[in-house]
Amino acid sequence: MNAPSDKLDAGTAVLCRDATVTYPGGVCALDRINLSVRQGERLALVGPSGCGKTTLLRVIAGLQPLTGGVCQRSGGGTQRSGGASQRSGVVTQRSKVETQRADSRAGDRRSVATSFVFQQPALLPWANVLKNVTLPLSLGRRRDRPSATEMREQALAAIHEVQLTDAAKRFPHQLSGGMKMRASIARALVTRPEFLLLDEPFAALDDLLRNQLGRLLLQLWRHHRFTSVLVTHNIAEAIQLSERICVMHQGRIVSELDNPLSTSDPHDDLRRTSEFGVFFGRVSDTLEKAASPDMEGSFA
Ligand SMILES: Nc1ncnc2c1ncn2[C@@H]1O[C@H](COP(=O)(O)OP(=O)(O)OP(=O)(O)O)[C@@H](O)[C@H]1O
Repeated sequence: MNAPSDKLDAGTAVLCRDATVTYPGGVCALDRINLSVRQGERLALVGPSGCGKTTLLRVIAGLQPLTGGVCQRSGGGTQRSGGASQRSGVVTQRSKVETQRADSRAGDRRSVATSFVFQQPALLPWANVLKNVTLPLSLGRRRDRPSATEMREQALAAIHEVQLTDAAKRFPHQLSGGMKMRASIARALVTRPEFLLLDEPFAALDDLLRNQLGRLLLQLWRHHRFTSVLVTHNIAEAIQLSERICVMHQGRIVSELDNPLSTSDPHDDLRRTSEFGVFFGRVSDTLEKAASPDMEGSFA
């Protein structure tokens, strides 16, 4: 069989075909995943603990080697099981924090136009907000780096976008949980990534903050139109932030639901509408069905 072309269709950001990950030790975390993500789409992955959400996010980022199938990313190359990653497209800087989190075995497979936001903001404690946000800009090859003045301007602009200007000189221990998360988002977006990958970013925050930061993310998406993939256990958050929700179970995508309430307007208060309750129920039923032992195999 001929190898599939490395060129993605215009408008496609990610294409996984039969993407499979079996970890050493034999756990099959992803079982022949087929997934296409449009450029600029906001996708959410939901599913019970251990169903493979984070592994799929890492595959999309190019951090996780496949043991079967293919995953292609626009501007980020192609990953095939057992084969070297091939990269094409624009190279930009990446955050050292992301780098520290990367699986070193997969180090050369990651897309540098990808940023992560994790539950733990992971700010450098000895650097103030401005320095933390500047860091990703200073990590690229010297010839690709902006000047010090440009870096500072770009970092200040990113800090302004997350409404942290007044706290730019503060150190992480002087910030609230919500402020740390804002700084983490600014650091993720300062390089203007093509992909923003979010792994349960607001799980440690209360509902009010979660809602506020969700609105902020929508605002930033409206402005920058990055492709985003959000892993969350929170159905309301998935509905607030995504256009499509993929429900996962035991390493497979068992259902894809287009979000009829999808909005990019941060002012829309979806949770107050009756449609929200109806769609919430639909996602929740799908999740319950996936997790029910009686339904094992019924999605296959
Ligand atoms: N490095 C690893 N080595 C071996 N097994 C792993 C590794 N990472 C994850 N797994 C296993 O792979 C499966 C999928 O894990 P993954 O973290 O992708 O699930 P998840 O849906 O993100 O879970 P959660 O919602 O609890 O974060 C789990 O059974 C997990 O124990």
